Amino acid sequence: MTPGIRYRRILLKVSGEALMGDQGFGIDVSVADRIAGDIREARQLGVDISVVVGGGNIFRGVAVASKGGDRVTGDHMGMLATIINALALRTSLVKLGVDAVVLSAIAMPEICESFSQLKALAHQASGKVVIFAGGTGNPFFTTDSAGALRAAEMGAAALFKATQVDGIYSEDPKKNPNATRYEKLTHDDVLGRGLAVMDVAAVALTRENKIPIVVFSIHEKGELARILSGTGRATVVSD
Ligand SMILES: Nc1ncnc2c1ncn2[C@@H]1O[C@H](COP(=O)(O)OP(=O)(O)OP(=O)(O)O)[C@@H](O)[C@H]1O
Ligand SMILES: O=c1ccn([C@@H]2O[C@H](COP(=O)(O)O)[C@@H](O)[C@H]2O)c(=O)[nH]1
Repeated sequence: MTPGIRYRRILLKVSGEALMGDQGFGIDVSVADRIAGDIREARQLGVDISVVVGGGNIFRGVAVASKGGDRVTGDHMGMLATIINALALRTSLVKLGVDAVVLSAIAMPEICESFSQLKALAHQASGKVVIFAGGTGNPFFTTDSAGALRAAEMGAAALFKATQVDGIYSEDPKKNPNATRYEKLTHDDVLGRGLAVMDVAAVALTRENKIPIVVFSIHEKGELARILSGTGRATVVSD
């Protein structure tokens, strides 16, 4: 590992919403390619990276529930969306010469491997980027919770949330541009102050497993490697 690197192994949660770029829906392949490039660059520092991809660019279960539909079915649709995104990200990584495998929490053997912790660890040990698809496999969760869960299972030293904003603020900065940005917080701060950048279950799981959370902007090319090297812009949550 390159000297000075902060974390030897991370779980990267990639925003699904970011994958749509300026299109408003679906996947902008040039964005997926750029994110894959950032992952390749970070791996060249000697960091093990596994990935959980969101599905917000395609479908969220609450969209069904808010229109009076069945939440569980909506969540199933959302989890399927994350599998589509995972396949797109794997395609982009492979194009760049990075060996990558998709493991899904929902079995679909014709398309990708099914998740097991042992399989994931073996793939990682063989040098592959493991992309976890299908969230936790259960409704009423989000891919942030899947990120926290897989981070614990993979023995990750941190959960990196690559999202639309460059850190955690006192309020959603998209709603209040005057919100205060934090450099450092504890898990209790995030939960106690109701800072909604991540869902409560995900923060609680990382707290329980003493896993720091690093929140940063997915839109800044090269930011992942910079943060790993100690120079990037992020909010770090740790106790
Ligand atoms: N206190 C806060 N600090 C920072 N961002 C916040 C805060 N409260 C709400 N947010 C919002 O939370 C968003 C991240 O939430 P979310 O996980 O739903 O999106 P995402 O990362 O794009 O994931 P996906 O699209 O995969 O669901 C940010 O883009 C930001 O607008
Ligand atoms: O464990 C999980 C993860 C996700 N879902 C559903 O998928 C969508 C998309 O995930 P995001 O985290 O919002 O990007 C989510 O809204 C849920 O509907 C799930 O049910 N279980």
